[in-house]
Amino acid sequence: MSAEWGYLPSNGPATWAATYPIANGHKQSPIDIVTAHTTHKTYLPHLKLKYHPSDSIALLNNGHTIEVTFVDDANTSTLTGGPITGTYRLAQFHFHWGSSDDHGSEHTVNKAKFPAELHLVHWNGKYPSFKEALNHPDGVAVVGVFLKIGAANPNLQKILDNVAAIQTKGEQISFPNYDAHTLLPHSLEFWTYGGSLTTPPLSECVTWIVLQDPISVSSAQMAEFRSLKFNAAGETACCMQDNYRPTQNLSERKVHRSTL
Ligand SMILES: CCCCCOc1ccc(S(N)(=O)=O)cc1
Ligand SMILES: [Zn+2]
Repeated sequence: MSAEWGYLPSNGPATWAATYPIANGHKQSPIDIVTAHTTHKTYLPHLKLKYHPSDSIALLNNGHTIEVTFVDDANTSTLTGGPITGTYRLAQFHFHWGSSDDHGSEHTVNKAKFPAELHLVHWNGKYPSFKEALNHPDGVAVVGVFLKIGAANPNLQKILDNVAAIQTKGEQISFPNYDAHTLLPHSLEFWTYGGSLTTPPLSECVTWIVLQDPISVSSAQMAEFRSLKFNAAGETACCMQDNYRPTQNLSERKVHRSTL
């Protein structure tokens, strides 16, 4: 198996357990959300996402996805409310997508797949760093947003207009003043469950908050995501696509919903 994990047959999700045995754990993500089996949790507060555009730093190709990073050394861009206690800081957001528009999301809803999924990654400010937060079951909270084929999304376009500059692994550009709030749907109703990172190290430290409403993306925009490359400059070109993990067993877990 090639050293670095990825999404190819040689280093993809089926191979990860060899290096990250937690891959076979009982709180792994993503999952299929069976809506009829979700239970309404009473007194779940509303989700509060307060994002400062001035906190955005860079847009990068990390060889697995395209990511926007944020200043997270203070409680400025934060997630509070919903199923979590305390204040979680936005560290980055990134995407997962398929090689065609009929698949690509990590979570599925009643087995339905979306062409892509956005992950807004937050970590619990009671810990000294994101890395330390990975060691705790209440360390990380990821807001997942499905992308659904429809009208072109101008807020996604502000990101996609820069893919030519970050084609290959390790490339990054300065990306100031990006308002992550513009990537959220109108409704913040959600499903929530306890799970893991969906990529190595697959730590079981994540409170998942999956929004029930999608945002739009056009088919042409999906093609722009697929124009990115997994490989570094000078290496054999390998389109960045199908960078999603298949759904994992729910085991004994329950999925709650914010809606009645
Ligand atoms: C030692 C550093 C590890 C960095 C890994 O961070 C991650 C990995 C996966 C996710 S995801 N797809 O579950 O949202 C979020 C953050
Ligand atoms: Zn992700």
